[in-house]
Amino acid sequence: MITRDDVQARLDALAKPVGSLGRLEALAVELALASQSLTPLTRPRRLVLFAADHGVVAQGVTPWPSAVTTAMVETILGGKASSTALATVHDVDVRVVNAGMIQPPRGPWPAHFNAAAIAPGTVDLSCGPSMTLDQFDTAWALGEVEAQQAIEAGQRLLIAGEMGIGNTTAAACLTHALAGIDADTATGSGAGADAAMRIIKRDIVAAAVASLGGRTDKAALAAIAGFEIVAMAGFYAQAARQGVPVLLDGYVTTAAALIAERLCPGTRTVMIAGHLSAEPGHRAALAQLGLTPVLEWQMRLGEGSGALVALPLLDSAGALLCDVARLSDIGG
Ligand SMILES: Cc1cc2ncn([C@H]3O[C@H](COP(=O)(O)O)[C@@H](O)[C@H]3O)c2cc1C
Ligand SMILES: O=C(O)c1cccnc1
Repeated sequence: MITRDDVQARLDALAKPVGSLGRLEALAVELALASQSLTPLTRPRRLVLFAADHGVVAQGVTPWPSAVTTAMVETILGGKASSTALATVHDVDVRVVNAGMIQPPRGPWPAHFNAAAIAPGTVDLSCGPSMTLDQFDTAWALGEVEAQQAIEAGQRLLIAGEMGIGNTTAAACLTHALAGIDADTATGSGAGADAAMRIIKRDIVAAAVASLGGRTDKAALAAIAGFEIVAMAGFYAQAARQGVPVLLDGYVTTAAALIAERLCPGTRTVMIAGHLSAEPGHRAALAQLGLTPVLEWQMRLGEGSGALVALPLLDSAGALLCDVARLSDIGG
């Protein structure tokens, strides 16, 4: 078991004045602890993008139609999305998983696309449970298998990203239920809800969570989640089981991280928070997991984009631990 003191001692012994790399040293500590290694690797790394649709879109909680999920997955598969541009520039392998889209992307599908759709979107969570327990287990297993395959392929750092119109409503429900914040703080503008739409969204979040009567067991979480969110939770839990670090993205991936930590306590030990999303509930969600974001850049896209922007800083932290001589070795 590598402790914070072990990593700090190693950093302090390097050929540089103690503490001279500031926050980068704190990030090196996080990376070493999450990897349980004093020489942590950040390569090779993979982004798995989970896509699904949300029945609650029918309530007017987002200005975008579910068809945009399909259009964006097609754009991602074509390598022309923000996420794929960032993945390419940072040498990140990409996979795309249809966890439950209403309309799958046009074929032919490339080898890095997994077509395993659980259902064509969730049930509207304002009308009843968004998924069955069986569907929850299938989505969870989908994420677990993706993580396991990545690890078996030699990936040393895993990132989950998401695409799913309406998914910030599910994320708000989950954060309200699991991070102890009220519905108003948990509800942001997502991909561009205006003030009136945000009120509708907030009231739906408040009612859906109130109907759980304080429960946060698997059945309760299944009632307010989305397929891509549950798949990301399974992905994180499996990475944790294997001791492989995960870099979180924004509000939606952190909602998945909250599910993983609730159902598999200890999953958070492999988590590093890439950035603080502009969604107002994100700070509390990260605090609930004991995480400090690398960046606070007011990003609010999803698709893994914030994690990808933070990634070069993680590379820098890893290089410090792996490639810098000790002061004692240089006669200092
Ligand atoms: C063109 C476009 C690209 C996106 N990429 C990620 N999202 C992000 O916005 C959606 C969630 O916001 P809401 O809950 O408000 O619908 C998700 O798809 C998320 O990944 C996008 C949204 C749009 C419109
Ligand atoms: O922070 C996020 O994950 C986010 C914010 C807005 C829209 N989609 C995702």
